Amino acid sequence: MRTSIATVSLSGSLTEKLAAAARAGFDGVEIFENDLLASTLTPEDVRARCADLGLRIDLYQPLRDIEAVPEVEFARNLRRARHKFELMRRLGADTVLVCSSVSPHAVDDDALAAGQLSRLADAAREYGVRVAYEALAWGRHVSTYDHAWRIVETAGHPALGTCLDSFHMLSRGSEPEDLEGIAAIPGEKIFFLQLADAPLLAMDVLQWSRHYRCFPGQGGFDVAGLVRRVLATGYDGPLSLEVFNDVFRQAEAGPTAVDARRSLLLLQEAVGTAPLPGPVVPTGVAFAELVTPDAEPLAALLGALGFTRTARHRGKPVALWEQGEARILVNTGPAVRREGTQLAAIGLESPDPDGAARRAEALLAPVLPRRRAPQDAPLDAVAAPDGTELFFCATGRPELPDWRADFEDTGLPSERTDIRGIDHLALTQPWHHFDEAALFHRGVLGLDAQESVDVADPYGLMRSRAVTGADGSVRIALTVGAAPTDDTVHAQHIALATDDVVAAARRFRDAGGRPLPVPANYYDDLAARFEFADGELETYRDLGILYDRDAQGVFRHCYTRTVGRVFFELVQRDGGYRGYGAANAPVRLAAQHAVRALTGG
Ligand SMILES: O=C(O)c1ccc(O)c(O)c1
Ligand SMILES: [Mg+2]
Repeated sequence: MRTSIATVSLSGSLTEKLAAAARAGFDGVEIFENDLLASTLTPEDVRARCADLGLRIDLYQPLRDIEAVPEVEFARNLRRARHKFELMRRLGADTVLVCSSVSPHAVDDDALAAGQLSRLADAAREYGVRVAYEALAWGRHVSTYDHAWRIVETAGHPALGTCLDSFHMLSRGSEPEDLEGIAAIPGEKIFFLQLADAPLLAMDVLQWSRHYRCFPGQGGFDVAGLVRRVLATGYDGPLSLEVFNDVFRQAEAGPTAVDARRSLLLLQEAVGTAPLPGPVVPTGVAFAELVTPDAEPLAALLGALGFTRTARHRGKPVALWEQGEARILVNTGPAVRREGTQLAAIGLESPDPDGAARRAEALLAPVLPRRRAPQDAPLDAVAAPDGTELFFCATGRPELPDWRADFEDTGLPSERTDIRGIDHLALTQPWHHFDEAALFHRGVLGLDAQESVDVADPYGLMRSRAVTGADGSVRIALTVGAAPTDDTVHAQHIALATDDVVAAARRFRDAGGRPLPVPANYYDDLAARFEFADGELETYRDLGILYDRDAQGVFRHCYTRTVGRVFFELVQRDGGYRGYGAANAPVRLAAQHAVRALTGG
């Protein structure tokens, strides 16, 4: 099917919007009137530009407050509309969107609305234009798709059809039976289909629509279910994204357009109109790779945590630190020197690395050049929206190239066994890529996205959303700060799984590690909320261990100081605890701010 995007969904000038839509692979655009009015391009220029870019102008919009008004007013509306039809002829656009009236002058008279829309369609036809009538959820008298369709049906005009918009249809708490009326609309009378999702918010529907729409798969609506119903009518026009969103209005158009197209590809996969290489869900974290200009502070930290530098890369300045199944690469290569210490790459253990890479590529993930010397194992890697490199790899599986083969052992003995593996990774997202990141990890990697939680930071609000494999073997916490990100505090982190956090924390401290200090008030509150065995709370207080509990079990965790943009967490999950200690995150963030204020960095 053809895909289209409304210019209102993207940031920038009309020129920038068109370029971004074309580059992301859309077939067409809906041109929003304001984007044209504010452009220095003539309609002929826009037409030529779209033709050069391979974009069709699928819709011009909107015409407002046209129908069901007194005759004098309708005559004025018709005059205004003729101007726009003439403009559309110059643009080469053949469909105009008319939204249901919000005017206080409009009357509740379907026969009048049908008659006037019919006369509008007569005029449109003179210019080779057809009219798509859409019910706004807040329309004065017409606010549902089936009402708009009844009016269109009554008019019975060949140049008048309806425009369906998933937001208006799904935002009104509609039940599945409310959508059954779609089947009664002949496909050829659906002139256009606009798609948007939205987070489930309890608020005024107009504000919700104008500020919080998002791309399908990023909110809480069953957009795919609606599209299936519309396709069953025989509708064969474009699937078009119309997303009014405050974040997308500010973010760079290029990445937003890619995010948008990925969303449509996933939607088409869900409704069966675009086969993609199937998802290959990762089964574990093979490694986490840190880049640093100075390996010494990281070496001290990893040493105190009980890691051993077991191997070094044969051709690059990369060391492998191991403990249990936790593997950390420390890369001091020249390419990374300017960046400071950060989490740059994740090795995902993949049942089919090649298949995983093919799906990622089909879903527009940038494929990274293989970073390999002649003897290296071929590793497929793509970039996540935040720039983190994701390697699809195999560890110790004879049938597949093993990334471990690129490393030679140091022969250093590994002694401690405090850490079992990597429990989760937390990645800070740029503020304008949060929804994109969740959709990417879900759609591209096949992980499940959990509920988003708000976390109070002393200097702003953070949001956090986990994406996980079905069995918990891969857990990634995506976080985003509301304010411009404080790099030091809103750092990425690697959470290490231990079966005995008290012992691990103690050995960390005995080995010279410095835990993040936790305020005494926190432990007073814990004493009020939970009952502890004698001495238990004192141990936690002494070691800076935080405590949480859910219906399933208990979570105990503590933090190291931050190096560059990275810190570590030791976590002990007991009894099937599923969360990430979000209840404790405000205390942790405040403690990190306090340390930073003291140390100045
Ligand atoms: O918010 C609006 O006014 C508006 C305009 C045009 C549309 O297609 C729509 O869905 C909403
Ligand atoms: Mg719409």
